[in-house]
Amino acid sequence: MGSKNKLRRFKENETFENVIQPGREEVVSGNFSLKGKWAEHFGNDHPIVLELGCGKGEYSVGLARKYPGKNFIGVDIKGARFWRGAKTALEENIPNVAFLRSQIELITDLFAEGEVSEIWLTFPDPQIKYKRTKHRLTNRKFLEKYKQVLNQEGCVHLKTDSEFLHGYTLGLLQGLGHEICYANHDVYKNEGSPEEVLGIQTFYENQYLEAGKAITYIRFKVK
Ligand SMILES: C[S@@+](CC[C@H](N)C(=O)[O-])C[C@H]1O[C@@H](n2cnc3c(N)ncnc32)[C@H](O)[C@@H]1O
Repeated sequence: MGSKNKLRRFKENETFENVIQPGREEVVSGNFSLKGKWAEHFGNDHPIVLELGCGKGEYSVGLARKYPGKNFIGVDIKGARFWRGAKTALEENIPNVAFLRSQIELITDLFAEGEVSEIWLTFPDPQIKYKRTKHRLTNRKFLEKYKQVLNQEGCVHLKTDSEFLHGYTLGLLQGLGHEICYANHDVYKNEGSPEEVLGIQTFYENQYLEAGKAITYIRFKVK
């Protein structure tokens, strides 16, 4: 995408009521006004579901259409990407989805303890190199953070084309004694995947499907 187009999207994001872009200082200093008050933003106390690393926001928008009784928040640092999802939601008048521009690392400064019901991780970069382990969204540190913001029954969904990330995550969950609720290493081939796994495809997923790659899925609870 050209820089002109990006700038146009950044400008439009500032005018979108479903886009929230807090300053880093505001967040890390513990002064983010929506932490613990997301119900006020949506005007109801429906369950809150996050999509971390939402890219263009296909999952957040797709799930919001499907589940009007839940509120969805796509989180990504790249505003020019989630502009797409925000624009679609406004055009279609979908009130139960928002986009938050922030680092996922700051999740415990963005959401209060137990404020979140579900977390979707959709095609995160597997960060295979050893040096990149700290950026892997299912590493031990991230799991701890997810545990803090999730409520008692809260669960995490991981959908990925990466056999590496699928295996790494399963191994880590087993080793740490977390609860694996469901796992499938080829969701379109092996029966039993939930509708919300089969019915929504992201930008990256479509590229992997075209290349004939298997798509994997795990649903788990962090104990
Ligand atoms: C591989 S893309 C996947 C996008 C989308 N979920 C999809 O399936 O098309 C990963 C996305 O996660 C975002 N991301 C990765 N690490 C992040 C972090 N630590 N904080 C915020 N966003 C992050 C990137 O900006 C990128 O948009």
